[in-house]
Amino acid sequence: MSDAKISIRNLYKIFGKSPDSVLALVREGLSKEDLLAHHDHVLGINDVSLDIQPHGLQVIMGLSGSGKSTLIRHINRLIDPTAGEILIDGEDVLRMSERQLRDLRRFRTSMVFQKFGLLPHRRILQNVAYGLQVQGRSETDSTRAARHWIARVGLDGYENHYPAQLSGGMQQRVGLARALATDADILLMDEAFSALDPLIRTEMQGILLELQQELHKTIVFITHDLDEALRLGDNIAILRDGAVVQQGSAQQIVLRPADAYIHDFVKDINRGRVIRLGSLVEGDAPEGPVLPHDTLLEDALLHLSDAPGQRVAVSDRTGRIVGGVDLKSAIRAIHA
Ligand SMILES: Nc1ncnc2c1ncn2[C@@H]1O[C@H](COP(=O)(O)OP(=O)(O)OP(=O)(O)O)[C@@H](O)[C@H]1O
Repeated sequence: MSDAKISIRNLYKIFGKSPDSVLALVREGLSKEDLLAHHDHVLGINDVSLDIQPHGLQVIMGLSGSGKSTLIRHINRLIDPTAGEILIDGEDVLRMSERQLRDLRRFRTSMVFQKFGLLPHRRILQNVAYGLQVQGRSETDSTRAARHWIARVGLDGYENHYPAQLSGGMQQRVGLARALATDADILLMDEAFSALDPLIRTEMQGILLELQQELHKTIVFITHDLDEALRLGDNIAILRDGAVVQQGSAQQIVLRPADAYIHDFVKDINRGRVIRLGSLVEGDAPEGPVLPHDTLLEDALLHLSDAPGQRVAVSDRTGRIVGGVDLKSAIRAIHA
């Protein structure tokens, strides 16, 4: 058994009148386009396997219609697959009883939606406390926890406001507080920041990363935005037509795009903010400044240009020096 928190194995989802009757054709490689044109079924998910590590932030990225929402909804079984397996902590979600499923949705996973999903006629405090009351916690206890999480996302003082009195960014902070308040160790975030203005969106990404450093949840984060994916994801899976076309760290995807489609996606990004010094180590370490292997190239440039011979030593995560990098190769990697 793997020690993945969430394991998705050979998952298929076909929408239409009789998915089972066309499954064999899909397994044999029938395309999404042909399935629709000749068999009147829609291929939602096509043989996806994904191991999501505990405490990791897994991004699922793809264009509209690539299957992101369908995939995330399988995790807490809001959607039943046509074929395949979903394991959470090694437990098969498809074999869960109604009661186990309810517990999965109430206690073990929580969701954050693009459109916030707040209850408009309830105050912020009640909105955040709601999931706790559904869990059966007392009112005093729920209110105490809700106040804590409202403060934690920076909304102290807004407890008695209604959602419509808050900006979009603030409403999504409420969405986040509500999801965190239930103490579920899996957070499912479906385009959670996509409706926000760019500046607020970047701010929310920062808040999420900061909270994650402290809380170590397992987060599945859906986005169609590459910059967001690269900033947030420990691991990124890119979907096209329901299939995973590449998965790996931001750096792996940027340095080695699996095909022309992904190459196209990554060609305009700022590589200096994704590639880390460790991937460029070559030859002996020089005397002088030492930079950690995970330094982003963008941050390393200044040190490199000031260093003797424009070359720095690089250390691994234990502090051991593993070699050197020079300014020229850093610039070449950024502008490749
Ligand atoms: N209930 C449904 N019935 C039929 N087809 C569906 C259904 N739900 C999703 N699909 C189809 O499955 C495919 C994947 O859709 P999905 O909504 O998961 O994509 P997505 O990547 O989340 O897109 P978006 O970013 O636009 O939400 C699409 O072709 C969609 O039309």
